[in-house]
Amino acid sequence: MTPSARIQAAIEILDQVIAAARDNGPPADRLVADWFRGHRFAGSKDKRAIREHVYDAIRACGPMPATGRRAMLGLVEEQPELRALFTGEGYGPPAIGRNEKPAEGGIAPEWLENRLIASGVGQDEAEALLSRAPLDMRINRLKVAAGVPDLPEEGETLALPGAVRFPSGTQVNAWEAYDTGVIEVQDLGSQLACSAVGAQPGETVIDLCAGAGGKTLALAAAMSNEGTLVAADTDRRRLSQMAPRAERAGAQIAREVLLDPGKELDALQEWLGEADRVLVDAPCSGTGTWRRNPEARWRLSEAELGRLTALQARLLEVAAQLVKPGGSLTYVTCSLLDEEGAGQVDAFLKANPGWRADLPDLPLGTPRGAGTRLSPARDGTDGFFIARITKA
Ligand SMILES: C[S@@+](CC[C@H](N)C(=O)[O-])C[C@H]1O[C@@H](n2cnc3c(N)ncnc32)[C@H](O)[C@@H]1O
Repeated sequence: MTPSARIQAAIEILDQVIAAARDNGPPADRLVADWFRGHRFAGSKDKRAIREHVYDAIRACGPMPATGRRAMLGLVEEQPELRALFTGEGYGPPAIGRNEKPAEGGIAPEWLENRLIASGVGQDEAEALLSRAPLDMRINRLKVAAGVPDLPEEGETLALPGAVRFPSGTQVNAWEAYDTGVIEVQDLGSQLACSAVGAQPGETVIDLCAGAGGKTLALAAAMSNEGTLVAADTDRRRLSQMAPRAERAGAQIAREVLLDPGKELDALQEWLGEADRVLVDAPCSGTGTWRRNPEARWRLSEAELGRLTALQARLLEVAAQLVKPGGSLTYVTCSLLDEEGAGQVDAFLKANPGWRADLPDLPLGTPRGAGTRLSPARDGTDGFFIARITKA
């Protein structure tokens, strides 16, 4: 493909990304993969260039652009060398008209930018939310007792023991260590969230929003496969992805429990007031993961954020009923919005005087309310809020 044809391909994909963001359709990475499947003539260099154009253009637009072409014109503002590729020849995009307007830049739609500012997120931090994430891995201590295993590339060891960083795009899934569960792909922020739980061998630990088990596997490793580890979620599809991952990782203690939304405690009766630790990795807006899903900025609405914050508050109350006296609840969101983080925990502590904040000792992060905030700019992680609270 010519460089111009790659730009036109990216514009076509961007049109689909915009339509999907509007209609709650598939995520951008799926649309990119589908486009490649339908256009077999695209070689590996074409694919790399097209993918980069698509993601760079998404990052270049704050609010959702009207069309893929306008998104790409937004990118031309940042990368003026692309202008020459709008030739109108062959499979390339038509020449840029004199009055054609690029999409608006910025960090996010205005209402969302305002919420970030209100949550104390500065310009540098907000911009870093749109940078590219490196590839972080966790060394699975169920497979490798200590040190860093031999890997095809040398990574950077990070502030948390067992965390190693590689450049974005490293093909770790082709490595034997990945196949055999010696390493797990997991952002350093997620690893810190698991470390904050402080799970110990022999304890009873409940991962209330376990999803496909990313954090459950880390908890199983922290517990050395000893004790009771409940992986609960309301999403059957996500939960069903855990078993093969757990098998690969050698995580034998994870026990899946499917929950009924609104009646979560029905399936968790046997652990009421019994858990040493509960992790609530709550469903959230994901503002802290824009490095990976930059189009998520266009999918979120104020109404959806309201629905999520109400669910988070309810899940905190549900989780609290599982914790035994002296036990702890770790509340995590991958968001930098206070209403999903510090605000939730403050409200919980006010309404539940028997609980107190118990700040985990993490090597990174900045205090925020009763917890800790991790951010891409300061900590090199996805954006997270992590708080641990203890029941008297
Ligand atoms: C941030 S994700 C969890 C990610 C997962 N812990 C991991 O590390 O990969 C939030 C999860 O909450 C689940 N969820 C949504 N509503 C829930 C509810 N009422 N009770 C329990 N889980 C719920 C979602 O299905 C989703 O898997």
